[in-house]
Amino acid sequence: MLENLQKYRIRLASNSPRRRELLSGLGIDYEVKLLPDIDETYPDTLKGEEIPLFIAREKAAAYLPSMESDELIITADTIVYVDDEVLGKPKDEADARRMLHLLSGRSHQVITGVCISARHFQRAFAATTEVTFDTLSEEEIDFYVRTYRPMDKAGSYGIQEWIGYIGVCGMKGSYFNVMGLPVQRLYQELKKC
Ligand SMILES: Cc1cn([C@H]2C[C@H](O)[C@@H](COP(=O)(O)OP(=O)(O)OP(=O)(O)O)O2)c(=O)[nH]c1=O
Repeated sequence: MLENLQKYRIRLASNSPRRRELLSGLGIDYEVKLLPDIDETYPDTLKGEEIPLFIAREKAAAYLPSMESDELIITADTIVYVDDEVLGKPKDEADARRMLHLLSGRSHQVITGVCISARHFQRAFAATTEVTFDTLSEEEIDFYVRTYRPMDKAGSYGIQEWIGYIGVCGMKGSYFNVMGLPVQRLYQELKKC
């Protein structure tokens, strides 16, 4: 555990099992706080990394009023960005298929915004990974959506699932960032707190 963090009780405000797994991998002691339903809409003037940063701050805002002085809260948001279109979680299976067709045979960006909040400071940063998918057949997309039901995943895919194994042919940046938390960068930022 980082010495400078021992004065804080670290909280991960997230309902995502992937984020819990990733933060545990850092070897940091923390407690999970369930996130209330957050309105994930954002001003349409925002672009690229401004979007997940805005939403990660909104997630933190839900906790700020009740935060104790020794608490440090981590919140995050992941989006998939392709051709200036933001792909969040799909509305239904048809939407999931549409997104996967859009991502097939090309590169897109996965951006995670992270917000570290304490009573007297807030640090926010974003990390981007470029992911390239091989061409996905109709049959592969259909099998993945029916079997894995990626309704809780931005862009309708989990790189850690079957589709990541058979479909991802290139990547620039952090793999963990695609899964929902850029842990190496988070570690660096926590050291500065
Ligand atoms: C692109 C991609 C996303 N994801 C997941 C990470 C996030 O959990 C989810 C994006 O949705 P988010 O809204 O970022 O997070 P969440 O609602 O799951 O969790 P929280 O309670 O913290 O708001 O998609 C993967 O697991 N693998 C992937 O390859």
